[in-house]
Amino acid sequence: MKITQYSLVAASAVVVYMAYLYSVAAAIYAIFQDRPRLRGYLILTTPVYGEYEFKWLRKYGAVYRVKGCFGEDRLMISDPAALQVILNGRQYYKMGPSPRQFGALEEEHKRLRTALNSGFSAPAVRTYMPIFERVAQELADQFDDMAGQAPANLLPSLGRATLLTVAQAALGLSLDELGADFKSTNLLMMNMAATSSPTEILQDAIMALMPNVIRNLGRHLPIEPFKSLDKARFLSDKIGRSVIRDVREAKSQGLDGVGAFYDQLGASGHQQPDGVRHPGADLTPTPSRPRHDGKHAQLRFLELARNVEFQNQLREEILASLAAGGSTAAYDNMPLLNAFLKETLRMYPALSLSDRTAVQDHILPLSEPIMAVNGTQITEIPITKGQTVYLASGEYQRLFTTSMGEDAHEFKPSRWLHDGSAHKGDSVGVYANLLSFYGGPRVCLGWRFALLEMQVFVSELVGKFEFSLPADDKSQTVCRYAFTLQPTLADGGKGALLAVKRVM
Ligand code: HEM
Repeated sequence: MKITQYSLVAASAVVVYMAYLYSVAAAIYAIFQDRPRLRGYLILTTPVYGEYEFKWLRKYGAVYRVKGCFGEDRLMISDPAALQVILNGRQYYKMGPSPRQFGALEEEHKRLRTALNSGFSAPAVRTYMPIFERVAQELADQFDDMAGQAPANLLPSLGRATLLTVAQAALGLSLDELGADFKSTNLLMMNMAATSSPTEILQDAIMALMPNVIRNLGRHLPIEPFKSLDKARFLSDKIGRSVIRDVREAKSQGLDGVGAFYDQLGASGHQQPDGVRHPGADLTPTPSRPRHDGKHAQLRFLELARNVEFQNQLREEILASLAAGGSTAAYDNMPLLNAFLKETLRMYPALSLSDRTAVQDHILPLSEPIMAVNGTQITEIPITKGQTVYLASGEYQRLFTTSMGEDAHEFKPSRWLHDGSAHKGDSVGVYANLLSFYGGPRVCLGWRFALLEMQVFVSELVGKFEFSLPADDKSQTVCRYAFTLQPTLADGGKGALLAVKRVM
């Protein structure tokens, strides 16, 4: 080939590529032209969860564009078919860029999951039942002290109980054994994950723009939140390693003094080669999993207090079932209990918004066409490498066009009695096709653990206590997004005040 022919081929390639870029831009423009600039930060800073995004969902459909920091465009995606690709397509998406997405790095993720899966299988989780029951009993003792008193914030007790179950099941440790330093860092991280100020949003956005090497260095900077995150990682690593040392020692002496979780890993024949990072380090209950910190649990009791009739029906079911001898099977066969858990997970997914970055150009399919302003129907969306999209799981769970129906914003457990799964057709989430635990290769590892724990805690507490709203104005508790969803009092305070009365 002569030089002129090379030039012609190169010029044609450039023209084809430019045409492709133009078609992508035109397709996106066709969807969004004339639409107002929706300011994404409003979703994160509003005191009332869903105030903006549920309105935009209804107006613009399951895919729409919001403006991020520094003028960046981001798609908010709640369409089930598109979410399925985002969650399952490791080849298309990576985590982040939000630095607060404290997941394991992609490269070590597969190895860790394989190592830990056996400890969270259905049979393994059933063996933790005595731990859940013991902690639920302790929680009931604490509620006994609150019963008949002025309305109280349940958050501290619930937060402690959720941390305790993970510590005991995974590590065989009490909270005291975790150490004061660990507990205070845990509290700090919980609070950090519970705020979402404009400064923090800007800080996250700046970090997200940095190349990986700078971001990784940044994590060691002596400023919050990186300082606490680093300390929490160090402490969890230290505790994880010391537990593994104890396990090995106990096993070598033929003793059985270790956590149920490690027994499960041992039972599956899993061995860690020396010198490799141990699973205990990643599983130690640091708030790097801030979705499981009690705030979410508190929202469940708040809904019960708001729906007294349902609460009474649920109590009847619990008492009848437990009288017949409670077991995992019995919990699974309690229709009202499970409908209640699904409905609260649907309305208040602990992580209602997350982000992912495309690692290659691809086309996102849609379950339902969206209408462009120019009248054309769009059934797929081109995504380019490096583009960040929002995984709008909270909106997915309030879609009107599916089995959820027009009453998607109402707390209505009865919807699950006729239909056990959200969004027929596109299989997205692991539990009831909800996205509360997400789906795909990064699905919540502890979802069965969390579910059984919720079944046991709710049965124990609703069986014994009645929860009601206080008579004064403070009962105007709202749910707020601040990395996780949490109840917030009308005066801005965290938590929900509930009156507790012993009934059994
Ligand atoms: C109601 C309680 C819980 C909820 C709603 C929840 C939710 C979630 C969600 C949404 C994710 C995915 C985050 C993402 O991909 O951005 C996740 C990941 C994870 N969760 Fe949970 N979780 C809960 C309880 C637990 C418990 C009790 C454990 C362990 C004892 C746990 C362990 C994990 C782990 C290890 C991951 C990371 C999985 C991975 O990256 O492969 N979770 N959780």
